[in-house]
Amino acid sequence: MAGNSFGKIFKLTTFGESHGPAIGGILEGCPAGLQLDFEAINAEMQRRKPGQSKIVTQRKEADEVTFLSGIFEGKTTGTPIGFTIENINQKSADYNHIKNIYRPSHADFTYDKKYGVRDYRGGGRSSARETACRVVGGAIAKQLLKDVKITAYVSAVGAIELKKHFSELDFSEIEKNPVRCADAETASKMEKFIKEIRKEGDTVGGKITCVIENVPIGLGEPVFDKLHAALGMAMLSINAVKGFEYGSGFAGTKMKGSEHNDIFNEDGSTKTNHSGGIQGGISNGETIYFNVAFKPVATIMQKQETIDSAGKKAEAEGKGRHDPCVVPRAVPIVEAMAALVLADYWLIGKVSKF
Ligand SMILES: Cc1cc2nc3c(=O)[nH]c(=O)nc-3n(C[C@H](O)[C@H](O)[C@H](O)COP(=O)(O)O)c2cc1C
Ligand SMILES: C=C(O[C@@H]1CC(C(=O)O)=C[C@@H](OP(=O)(O)O)[C@H]1O)C(=O)O
Repeated sequence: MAGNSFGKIFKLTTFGESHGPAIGGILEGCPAGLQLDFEAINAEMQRRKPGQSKIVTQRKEADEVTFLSGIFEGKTTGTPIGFTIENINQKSADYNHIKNIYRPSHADFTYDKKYGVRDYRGGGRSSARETACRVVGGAIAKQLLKDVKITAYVSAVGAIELKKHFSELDFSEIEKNPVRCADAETASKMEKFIKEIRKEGDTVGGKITCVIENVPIGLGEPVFDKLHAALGMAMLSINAVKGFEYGSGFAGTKMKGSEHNDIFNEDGSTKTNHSGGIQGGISNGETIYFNVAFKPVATIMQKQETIDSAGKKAEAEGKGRHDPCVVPRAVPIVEAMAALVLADYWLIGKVSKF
């Protein structure tokens, strides 16, 4: 199976299935001599792990990382960093009834048709459990990036939107509520709504905004490997993501050039930032910001019409533990993927000129 790696120099390969004994990864290209902060890595894992609050899946995993290689006396050695995360709380019987049945809008049908082998237990490799490995890689990338500050927060759950611009928000609010919305009042509305939706056995989508400050000028390549293209690929590779827009995004289509152009100050900074910190694929030193859209989770606790592997009409009904809304746990995943891209492009930049 191709597609298990991400990045060109700072390269993360992940392995493992949701209901196998463990998941893990190999991170290549991390420069030697980086003093790792293991508590910071663990803190990122705790932000993503299942079972952390009442509005997420109740699967209970510790999500402790065991490092196997590439680190000596707390510092990276420049060799591949191998790590594993145990799966402890699999309940594979929750999936027995859909062994030969395709859940609408999950990956069951496409995996089966493509490979002819489907690990139906917890969705196997298609489960978002794999994103735990991305968070490990991203936490190391964040440490490499030092002064670059990557902050993501939930900006919509269903039709409940946080209307404030990121510059008006107090980011210290984000970790104070289980939704990870940067505004306490909106967060409590969102939390209430997710609980209602869960009671109905249904699910809801949402939006995450990511803001990246202190980005040096010059990350990104002018053709193909444009920084925004890499960020888009990274975000769209996260399970359940349906949309990506950076800078003015789709709203920019409604503006005139005279309104949209970012006018320079004499020091090269710009008075506005509709470009979203990237021009011509290269970071311009302004804050990078983008939105990521997530669909409602496919596995619902309601009966839905579907088909089985023989193409016969069947019924699918979710059992067990599922996220009613993925955005609260996807916040650290978005940050991790952004960090992986920036670390990779920083290293690419280092080799592209003397
Ligand atoms: C943090 C997170 C948690 C998720 N939890 C669930 C879940 O509990 N149940 C489910 O059916 N899908 C869940 N998903 C989404 C599926 O993994 C995803 O829909 C599936 O792999 C099919 O891929 P696609 O939606 O990108 O097409 C989750 C996604 C993320 C990012
Ligand atoms: C296990 C995690 O999330 C899982 C993601 C997921 C899916 O279909 O993506 C389905 C559920 O799996 P299970 O039925 O095995 O509990 C979630 O709990 C995790 O994020 O670590």
